[in-house]
Amino acid sequence: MDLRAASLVLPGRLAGVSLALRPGEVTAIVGPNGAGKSSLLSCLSGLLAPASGMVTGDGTPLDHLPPRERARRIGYLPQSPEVAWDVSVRTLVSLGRLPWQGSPLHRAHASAAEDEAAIARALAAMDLDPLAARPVSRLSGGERARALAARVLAGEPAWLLADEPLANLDLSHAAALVRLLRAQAEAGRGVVLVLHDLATAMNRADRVIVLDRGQVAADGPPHLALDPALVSRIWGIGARWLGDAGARALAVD
Ligand SMILES: Nc1ncnc2c1ncn2[C@@H]1O[C@H](COP(=O)(O)OP(=O)(O)OP(=O)(O)O)[C@@H](O)[C@H]1O
Repeated sequence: MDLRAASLVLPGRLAGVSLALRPGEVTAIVGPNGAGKSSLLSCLSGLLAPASGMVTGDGTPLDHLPPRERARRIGYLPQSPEVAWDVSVRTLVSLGRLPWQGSPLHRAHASAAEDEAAIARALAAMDLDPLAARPVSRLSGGERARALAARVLAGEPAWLLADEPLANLDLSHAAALVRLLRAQAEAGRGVVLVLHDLATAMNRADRVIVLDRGQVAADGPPHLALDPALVSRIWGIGARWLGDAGARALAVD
C-alpha cells in the first residue's frame, strides 16, 4: 500500500503538506521543535483528522477504512505513549495483535499460533525476553520505550510510523532498532520515523523530509535534503557534515 498526503492543513500546525510515501523505504521526518512533525505523523496514521486535505492508502481515504483494517496496515508509535493498565510486558506486547483478532471466519483473522509467533518475534527483537513477566510500572524509561515499540512491531503492520522511537534508548538498543527498521523496509514495509538526530537521518534513512513551520522545506535523498546551508538556515546554527557517506557526523558551531 502506498501512503499519500494531499494538502494537509491543521491551523497553526500544518500549512499544506503533500507527500507520496513509498513502501520499501525508511523515510525520516526532521525539523525544529514545533515544526509540525508529530502533527503530520498523527495525520498519516489516520488518528488525527486534518482541517482540510486528505491521507489515502492506495487511493482510499484512511477514514474510509474500518479501524481494525487501518490498524493492520498502519502501526503508530506516538512520542509519549500512555500505558493505561499496569500489565506485564508480554501482555502489553500481545495487545499489538488485537487488530488481527476477531471472528475465525474473518479474512484477516490470525490463528493463535500466528499471534504467539509474532509476539515472540517482537519480544526478541526488542531484547525483552528477560523482562516479559515484569509489570510495566517496574520498567526503566528505556525498557518501557522498548516494550511500547514491541507492541507496535507485534502487529506486523504494512507501515510503521514512529515518533522519535530512539529518544529513550541507549546506543546499542537504538542501533538494534534502526537495523530492525531498515530490515523491515528491505522486506517491503514502509517505515516513517520522526527523528531529531540529523546524523541518523543522514546515515540510515533512504529519504529525508525537512519540515519547517508546517511546510515541507526539503524532500529527497539525505545528502540533498540535509544540505548544510539548509540545515543552518532552518535550525539557526552553523552546520557542516564531516566524514564519509554512511558515517557522517554533524559539526555544529
Ligand atoms: N493539540 C494541539 N492543538 C493545537 N496546537 C498544537 C497541538 N499540539 C501541538 N500544537 C502546536 O502545533 C505546532 C506543531 O506541533 P508538533 O507537535 O506537530 O511539532 P513537532 O515538530 O513534532 O515538535 P517537537 O519537535 O517539539 O516534538 C506547535 O506550534 C505546537 O505548539
